[in-house]
Amino acid sequence: MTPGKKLEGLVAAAITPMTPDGQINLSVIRQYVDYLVREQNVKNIFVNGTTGEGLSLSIQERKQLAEEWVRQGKDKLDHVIIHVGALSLPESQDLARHAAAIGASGIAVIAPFFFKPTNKDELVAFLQKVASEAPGVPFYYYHIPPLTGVKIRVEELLDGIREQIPTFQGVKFSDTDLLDLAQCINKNGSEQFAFLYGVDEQLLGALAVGVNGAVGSTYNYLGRKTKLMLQAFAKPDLALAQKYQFLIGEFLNFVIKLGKLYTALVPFYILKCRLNAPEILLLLYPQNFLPERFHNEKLLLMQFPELIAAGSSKGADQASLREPTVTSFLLLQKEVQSCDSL
Ligand SMILES: CC(=O)N[C@@H]([C@@H](O)[C@H](O)[C@H](O)CO)[C@@H](O)CC(=O)C(=O)O
Repeated sequence: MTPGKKLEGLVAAAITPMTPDGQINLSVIRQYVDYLVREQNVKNIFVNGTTGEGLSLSIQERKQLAEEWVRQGKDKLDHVIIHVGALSLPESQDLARHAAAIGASGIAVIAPFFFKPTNKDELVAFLQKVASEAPGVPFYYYHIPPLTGVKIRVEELLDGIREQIPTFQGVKFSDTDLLDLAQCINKNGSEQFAFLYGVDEQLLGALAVGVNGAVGSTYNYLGRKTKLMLQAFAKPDLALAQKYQFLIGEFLNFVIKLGKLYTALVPFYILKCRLNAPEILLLLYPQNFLPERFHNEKLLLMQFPELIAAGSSKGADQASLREPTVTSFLLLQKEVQSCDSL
C-alpha cells in the first residue's frame, strides 16, 4: 500500500468470497488481488461495502476479510479501504479501531439506516464518533441514499466537516444527484477532498463535474475498459469517452437486468474457485430458487469472454445458445471489446 497517496482513479468494490458451505473464503484473496492488478490494472479496493455485503456478515467475518485484504494487498495495492459502517455505534467503532490496528489505508462509513439521522448534526455526530476511534486513518463518508434512505445532502454535510472530523478525506458518492455532487466539488475543491463516484453506469457525468475517481462493483471486471474512458476524458476526447460510456452503459444495463448473480459469479471463472456473496448463497440453496440458465456453466462462461480471455477459449460456442438475451449479451460484449481499437 502507498501511505499518503491520494485516493483517486478506480477502486474495485470487493465481492466477498464464500465457500460452498457458506464460510468466507480467505484463501482466494491473494489470487483476487493479483487478478485485479494484472488483469484490470486496478490497485485500490473497497472491502465489506455493498458489493461485498459487509452488512450481512458478522463482525468477526468483516475483521478477518479486512485483515486478509490488508495482508495480501501490502506490496501490491495502493489503497485498501475498509467499510466499517454498522447500525450499532460500538460495533462500528470496534471495526474502525480494528482497521487502524491492521494498517488499512482508509475507512468509510454509511449513515445508520434503521433509526436514521434526521439532520446533518445527527449524522455528523455518528460519523465523528466512529472516525475518532481511528485518529490516524483517512475517513470517507459513504453516501448511498438509495439503500440507506438517508438523503441528507452531502453539500450540507461537508460544511465545516474538518472541524469535527479532522481525518475527513472525502466522499464515496453513490447517488444520481449530480447537482449535490457538483456543489460539493465546487465548494470544497477536489484537491481538498477526494470525491469518488459510485454509480458506474454514469461515471462520465460525474467526471464532468470533477470527481477524482470511482468506487464500484464493475471495476472488478470492467476496470481496463473504464480506464480507457478515463483516459479519453482526460485527453480530452469527449466523443471517445462518450462511446466508452455508452457501450459500458449498454453492457451494464444488460447485466443489471440479469441480476447481481451474474456479476458475482464472474470471479468463479476468473479465480477458478467458488466466490459467492452471501446473497448468492440464498439463491443457490435450495437449487430450485435458481433459474435454469444459471445451471449451465457453459452459458455463463460465454457471457464473460473478456474476463476469462487469458483462460479457456470455450466461450465461442454460440451455436448452442437458445436464449436471445445471452446472444445480445455476447454482441454487446463484442462491441465493448472492439472499443479498444476506437
Ligand atoms: C448499489 C450498488 O451496489 N452500487 C455499486 C455500483 O458499483 C453498482 O453495482 C453499479 O453502478 C451497477 O449498478 C457501488 O456503488 C457499491 C459499492 O461501491 C460498494 O460495494 O460499496
